[in-house]
Amino acid sequence: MTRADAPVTPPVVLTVAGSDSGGGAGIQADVKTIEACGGFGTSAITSVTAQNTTGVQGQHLLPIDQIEAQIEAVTGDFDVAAVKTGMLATSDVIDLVVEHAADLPNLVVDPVMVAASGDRLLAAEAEDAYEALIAEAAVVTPNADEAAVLTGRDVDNPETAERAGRDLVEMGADSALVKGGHVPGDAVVDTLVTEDGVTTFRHDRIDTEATHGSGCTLSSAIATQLAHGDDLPTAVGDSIDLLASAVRYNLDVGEGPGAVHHLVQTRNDAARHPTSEAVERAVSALVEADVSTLVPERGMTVAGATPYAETPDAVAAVEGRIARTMDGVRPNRGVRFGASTTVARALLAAREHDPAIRFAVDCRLTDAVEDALASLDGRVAAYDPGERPNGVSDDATAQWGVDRAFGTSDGTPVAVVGREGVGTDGRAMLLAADADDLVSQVETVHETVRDDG
Ligand SMILES: Cc1ncc(COP(=O)(O)O)c(N)n1
Repeated sequence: MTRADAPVTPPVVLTVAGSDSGGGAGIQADVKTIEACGGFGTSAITSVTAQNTTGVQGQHLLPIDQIEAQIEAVTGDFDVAAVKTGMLATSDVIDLVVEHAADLPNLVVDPVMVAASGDRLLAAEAEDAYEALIAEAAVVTPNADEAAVLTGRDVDNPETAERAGRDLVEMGADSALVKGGHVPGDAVVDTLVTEDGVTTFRHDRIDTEATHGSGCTLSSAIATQLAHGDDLPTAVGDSIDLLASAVRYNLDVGEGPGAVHHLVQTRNDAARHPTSEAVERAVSALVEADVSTLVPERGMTVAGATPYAETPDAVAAVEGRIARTMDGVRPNRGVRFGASTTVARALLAAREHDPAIRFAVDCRLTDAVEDALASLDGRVAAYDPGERPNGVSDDATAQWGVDRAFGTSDGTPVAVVGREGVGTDGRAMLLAADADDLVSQVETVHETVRDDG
């Protein structure tokens, strides 16, 4: 018997860029990102660089007719839906792309000039040639330094970024995304300028040097989203979110600063099922162990975050919580992602301080529980709910408290406790990188309370 095939037709995206032997930037970053975003990645290689995480050791420009042959091979066969350019190396290569612009829809121009390592990737004579390519771009994505070269304006704050963006649109680009990564400040502000107006995208800065490949990844993601038919602000906003995760959970590879994690969202999505299964197993184990001494009046919640979780949407929790019954404890309902429980948000707050933490459970806090927690192998961090600022609601107290407790703890605690006052039950949140470890900690505390009581 033969089987029916089931072809799929992802949108085809072409990258015209240099090869990075180190795998973090260039063609390698582009194809990984295009595929991660659901496109089919094709390439025209302009230059082969000998490169790794420490820098660029050599560059070999391909003959211009070979670059042209690659562009024609791809555009002549595939229905190309979007294109990005990266390292174009010389004015001849830039001119070549301009000549083929009519065959290059949704053209995203990342005007690569200097690598993150400081090595030049564009001949100085070629800077002026970019003007003609910018006129063909759906979006041009310079960082502050590139925007300064292209417009002659110093870009050092959102206002000057906007002015440079307007200059680029006047040069003929449909839009300009002036990136804020090179502008100092605790927040990174990216500025999107179109004929219609200005949109800014703000992210907390991530404290890392491992940004190699960030521009390549961002422009490839934007091109792929445009290839899917997304409108420009959506394509840009989603791609910036992807890059923020790719930088936060960067790849610690090589001797130099590592590279961005091109597949971060794909891997995170793939981890959803194992994560919810781990939460389910933890719940079953706690039911089995009958940890009733620790179940709060309001019930017990177990939550598990995917490895790269940033929002409640990526945290699985027992909805309805584990409740005390006449004959033990049982979960009221199933495990669900996105249940915006107090514990899910507190877990995310803990992950701001230590992203290795993935599982949390909230327990009743009594004097006996507090004593038992002290027997755990690890420190217990405390906060005083009475000190919470006026703007923090009851629901957000645990989240605020976890952040507060981590801020005052010397290292990652195994538990965070908050008590309103003498004689009242407070909240204890146990935290772990591993669901099995979390269960054994809860069991240890429960057994200690039971045996001492
Ligand atoms: C082939 C090639 N293309 C682009 C970049 C820029 O990437 P980054 O500035 O992140 O090093 C690079 N280093 N190598």
